[in-house]
Amino acid sequence: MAATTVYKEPAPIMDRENPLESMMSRFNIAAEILGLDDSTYNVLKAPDKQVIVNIPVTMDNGKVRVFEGYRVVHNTILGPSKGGIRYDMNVHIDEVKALAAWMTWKCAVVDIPYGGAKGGIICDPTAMSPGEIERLTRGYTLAMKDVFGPDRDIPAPDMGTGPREMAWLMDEFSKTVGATSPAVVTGKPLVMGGSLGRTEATGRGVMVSALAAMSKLGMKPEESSAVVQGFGNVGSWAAKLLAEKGVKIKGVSDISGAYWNDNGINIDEAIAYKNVHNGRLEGYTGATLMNADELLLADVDVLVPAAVEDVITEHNAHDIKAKLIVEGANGPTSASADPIINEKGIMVVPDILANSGGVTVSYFEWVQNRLGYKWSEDMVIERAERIMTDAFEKVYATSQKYNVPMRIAAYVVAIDKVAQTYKFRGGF
Ligand SMILES: NC(=O)C1=CN([C@@H]2O[C@H](COP(=O)(O)OP(=O)(O)OC[C@H]3O[C@@H](n4cnc5c(N)ncnc54)[C@H](O)[C@@H]3O)[C@@H](O)[C@H]2O)C=CC1
Ligand SMILES: O=C(O)CCC(=O)C(=O)O
Repeated sequence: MAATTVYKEPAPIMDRENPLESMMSRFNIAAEILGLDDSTYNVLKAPDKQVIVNIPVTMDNGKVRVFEGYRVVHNTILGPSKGGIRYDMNVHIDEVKALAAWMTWKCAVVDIPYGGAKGGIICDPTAMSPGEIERLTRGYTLAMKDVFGPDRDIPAPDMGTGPREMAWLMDEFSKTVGATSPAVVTGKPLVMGGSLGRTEATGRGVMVSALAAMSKLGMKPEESSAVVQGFGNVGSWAAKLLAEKGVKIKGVSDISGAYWNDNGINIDEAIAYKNVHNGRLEGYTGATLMNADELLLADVDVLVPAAVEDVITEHNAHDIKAKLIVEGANGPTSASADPIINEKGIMVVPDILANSGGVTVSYFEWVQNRLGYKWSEDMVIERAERIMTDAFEKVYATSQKYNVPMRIAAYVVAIDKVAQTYKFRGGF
């Protein structure tokens, strides 16, 4: 029987740059370029739905702890909303709102039939047992049972979550509807309807868009170097696949610190190391420790931020030496850094394009679940690469047409698609 003492995680205050403000300032620029009408602007600037829940979880010590969880549905004009679930102590409602809007723009950029959503729970999964995380995930799913659904809102992994959590979510949701419902969530384990190629899809998309950008800039992969911030799902796969294309990955980092090897880090070895060291590079001897802030300013050709938001700001953008930034993370560059980066002539492949490989293969997973059919890995890779390459070219052409950076061009492409759909569908 659970003890009666109830703890509640304090909701963190937003004591950092606000990603929602960064998202809105880019949205405003693109809306102006498009001459977006006031009605569509007002509908798109705020989310359709914000759900906040308290999830009581019996911890292993028998006490009940209450966690705050969110799901924000930004927009569904293009289809059911889609977006990951984040487990992290820094989750904040404004951050979730920004992440949800980015999902709307991302799905529109790659032209897949989804709207945008995002979820999060304020928790530290690294300090919880698997049993506690399972109870938390099931509690969150139950609380969100009327939000989620294969035709309504389809979650996926994000920071701090992966196939294991998606399996629990699918199972709990299936119980509430009384039927196995694989298409309610993507990023599931392969044995229960996950898609081949989903785990590495976001990192693969980062590699594909990096190579597309390098080709525009006349950079040869085998003569180029890069650093990657974040060595989780996105960062480690991006590093591995870029290295396979000949890019020398001189530095990588995770929450434990930054690691440098001027001759190139052996990425397979680093991944093998973190896999048996609790997901972290701490103690890795194939590279030397360096200052984590300095990693972003390293003298390399390509910078891949693949961890958290707002790591490139007005305070460090002046000192970035890379010629190309490929955003694996969502929102790694704050709007305050944009003019500095543009002034320096650095090309940025923005998050809503660069990391869209994940949601693209999630879409394939959902299609396969609905068909009750499994695609080969080659088919997944070939189709995802085609979608990403087409999206890159479309955004590049738009940036040339309006003479704007790739980030603004990506917002223009996305908002234009959403606005055109509103014109046909009406509804307000
Ligand atoms: N998993 C996915 O399919 C997708 C993820 N993303 C975005 O990519 C980013 C990373 O997500 P995942 O790789 O899935 O998360 P993850 O939880 O697998 O890995 C996060 C990594 O970042 C590191 N990290 C955390 N804070 C850091 C800091 N301050 N400095 C350096 N490293 C730090 C962690 O140690 C870990 O290596 C997030 O912004 C997420 O929203 C975007 C699209 C899809
Ligand atoms: O795979 C998905 O559905 C969404 C992944 C995600 O959360 C993201 O792209 O930021």
